[in-house]
Amino acid sequence: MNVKTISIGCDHAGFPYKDAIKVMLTTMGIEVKDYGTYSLDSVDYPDFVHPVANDVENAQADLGVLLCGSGNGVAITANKHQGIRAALCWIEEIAALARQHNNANIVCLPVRYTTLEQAEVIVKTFLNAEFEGGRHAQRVDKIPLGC
Ligand SMILES: O=C(CO)[C@H](O)[C@H](O)[C@H](O)COP(=O)(O)O
Repeated sequence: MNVKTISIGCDHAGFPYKDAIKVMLTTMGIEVKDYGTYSLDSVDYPDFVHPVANDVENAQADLGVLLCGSGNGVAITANKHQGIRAALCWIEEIAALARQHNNANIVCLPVRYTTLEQAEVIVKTFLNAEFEGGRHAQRVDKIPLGC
């Protein structure tokens, strides 16, 4: 694992797990850039997704972690960014494949449908998996519009 910096963001539904994920990442020696939200007060997830996606897209972070209720809102928003491959991950096998086959650079967690323990395993698995390249690189290269 060669991840030095991770940007993280969530809405109110994702907030309950954000601090624990941050602590886990910090304990692993990773610098965490936290773009909020910082409470259970209802917010709009795009406001917290775009800063994370911008960081990853512009190499200001190696990877991103996004959390919302279902994981879909943050994934849909992040994937509007040309350089982002955000993957909704609800079990560790999907998290590993997201890196190995899709070279995903943001993991999206459905906080209302996973336990914190599952979410932590998913994030660790995502960080430790590596892109396999080869036939997968050929496919990932065809993702951007206009190819
Ligand atoms: O955008 C979402 C659904 O794809 C997220 O899960 C949000 O967290 C969810 O919609 C928030 O719902 P709430 O009723 O406003 O708490």
